[in-house]
Amino acid sequence: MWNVTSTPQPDPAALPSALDGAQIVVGAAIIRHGRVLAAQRATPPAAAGRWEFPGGKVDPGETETAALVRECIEELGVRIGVGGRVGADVPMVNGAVLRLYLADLLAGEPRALEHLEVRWLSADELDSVPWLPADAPLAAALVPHLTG
Ligand SMILES: Nc1nc2c([nH]c(=O)n2[C@H]2C[C@H](O)[C@@H](COP(=O)(O)OP(=O)(O)OP(=O)(O)O)O2)c(=O)[nH]1
Repeated sequence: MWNVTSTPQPDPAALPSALDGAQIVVGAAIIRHGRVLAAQRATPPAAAGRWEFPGGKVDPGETETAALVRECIEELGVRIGVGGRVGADVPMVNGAVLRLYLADLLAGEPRALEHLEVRWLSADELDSVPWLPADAPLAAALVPHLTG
């Protein structure tokens, strides 16, 4: 008998992104000792000073995982391991979609190479920074992951 549960399923994070042509922006929720790493944007002027998750646009033909790994090297100087999704896709005003993944720090200590500052936030501290609008619901979705 055909067993559908044995059919190999593609890992969405390992496939190139093409969500009806929408630009996918991936963010990494890097968690260590019950705190998540937040980063304060330096540019553009309208977003400068607001906080976000390290990450960026997925390049054409690039997997979301590869984009996250690349961006965290560029922005923080660290290597990460990418885990599962957190929260739902968040549509942004420019037609792009923000998608958050859990991540572990594999090597290096995060430095603000492109941001104004980086900061480890506990669940109680998530509201202490002004997030970019799209990030606020994702920060809230992280609370169950910030224990310890
Ligand atoms: N990286 C990141 N971008 C976010 C978040 N929330 C949010 O609204 N954005 C917006 C800001 C930017 O308009 C866009 C991502 O642009 P980006 O400048 O970080 O990406 P990038 O490095 O690939 O961009 P580029 O300089 O190559 O154009 O998404 C977030 O949590 N992380």
